[in-house]
Amino acid sequence: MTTVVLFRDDLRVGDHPALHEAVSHGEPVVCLYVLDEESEGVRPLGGAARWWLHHSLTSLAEDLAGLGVPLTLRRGPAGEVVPGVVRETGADRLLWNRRYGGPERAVDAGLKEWAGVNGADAHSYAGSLMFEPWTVSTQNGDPYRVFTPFWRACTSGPPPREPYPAPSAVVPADPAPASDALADWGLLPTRPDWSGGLARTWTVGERAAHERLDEFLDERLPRYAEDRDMPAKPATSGLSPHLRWGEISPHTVWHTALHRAENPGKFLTELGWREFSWYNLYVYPGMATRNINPKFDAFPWPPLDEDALAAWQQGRTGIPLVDAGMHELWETGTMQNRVRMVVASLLSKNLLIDWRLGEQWFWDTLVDADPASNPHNWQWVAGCGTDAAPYFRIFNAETQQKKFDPDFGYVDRWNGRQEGVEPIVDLKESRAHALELFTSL
Ligand SMILES: Cc1cc2nc3c(=O)[nH]c(=O)nc-3n(C[C@H](O)[C@H](O)[C@H](O)COP(=O)(O)OP(=O)(O)OC[C@H]3O[C@@H](n4cnc5c(N)ncnc54)[C@H](O)[C@@H]3O)c2cc1C
Repeated sequence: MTTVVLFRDDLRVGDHPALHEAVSHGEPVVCLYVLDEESEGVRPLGGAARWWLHHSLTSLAEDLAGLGVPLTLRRGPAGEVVPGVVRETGADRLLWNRRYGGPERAVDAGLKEWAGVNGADAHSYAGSLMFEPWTVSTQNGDPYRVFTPFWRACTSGPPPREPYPAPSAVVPADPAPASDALADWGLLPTRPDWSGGLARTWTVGERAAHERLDEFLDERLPRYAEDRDMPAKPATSGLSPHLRWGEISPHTVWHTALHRAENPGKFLTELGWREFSWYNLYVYPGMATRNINPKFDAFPWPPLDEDALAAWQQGRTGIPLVDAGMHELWETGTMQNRVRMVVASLLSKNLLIDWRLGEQWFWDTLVDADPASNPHNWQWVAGCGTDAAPYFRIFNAETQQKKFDPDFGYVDRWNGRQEGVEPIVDLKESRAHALELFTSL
């Protein structure tokens, strides 16, 4: 009996429930990654994400080779490619860890149906979220709209399961199915190659994810709650791209933190925000383009000021904290969380540019961009998402800088004070105007 295991946003061998199950049978396994940019509704990856994916697949292929099995790469609509590989290899079992976006769920439902009709055994597992979205709802069955009760409901039930160990060996299928060459996928940027800053900032892959977690727990967790909002301090874990690509599972992060740290509470709550984002994507599959709060559909966005959008993207707004953040993003593929909130608020509220354009820029430039956390956080900041007091919270970029970067440590590291670049917007006046527009809704 041969098993095909699909790898998607779970590019690891440790705590991979589908791989664990496949290996437990002691029979041949085909490890398959399909680059699917063609299935209906699947969002094409941004540039920084493609860079990460290339390196993550390289790392996964090395780890699997060490266990004795190749990683098979194929490209195309998964609904056609996966059945093709199952047929080619004569496999009769198909396993994967679940996904939660609408188009991805549709693809996976199609695969299950195909397997049923064609006599293959298809099973899915919980590998990427600690709390499956359909298991969390209010007493009357409605979805949670606000984070705190959602997280209380999650954490008042049984704890997340313990991680599965990585296999020590995997029996490969013989012959191994043919694989595309990763280099032929063109995931890396050329002409120009803008990825130097990403390469200087990140080490990609499962081993790097574990090293980062260890280093964070040893060195930064004790001061996490106090320092996590201070962008000049290396205070947070930096795990988001590793979690996004599934190089480490949230279960592993959760249990390692609990075993090793005295009080990881605040850090675990941040993992909760990740769960809440995916929960919301499950409930609102159109979240990347549609306001969660339909009242916001009537918001009178003014005609797009393309110069202002370009100034924001390139860090030329003349507002130091914002420009520093946008420079950090361009150079490293990430941005500290508080600064993300400030730049998002400036775009959607002071500049009155539709949040979807900011979300798209982040989608293209963040190495951790995912279809849940990115739109969910953008909607949260823009005021049209899940939040108790949405629109009236308008971050003042100057006040935020004084409070969270009082010595300009972060602003100057990312060249936020640029000579001759004047502010493109008056923070106070634009705030008042935005509030006026909102009250008209
Ligand atoms: C406008 C905007 C867009 C964002 N887009 C993304 C995105 O595309 N992908 C993404 O992973 N995060 C996104 N975030 C959330 C957050 O900024 C990053 O997760 C965080 O900065 C990552 O740094 P860290 O790993 O050091 O976080 P830590 O503080 O160490 O937190 C641990 C983990 O918790 C999760 N987490 C923390 N905060 C959030 C949050 N607000 N929402 C969801 N998960 C969270 C992440 O997986 C993170 O790695 C966005 C925030 C804003 C305001």
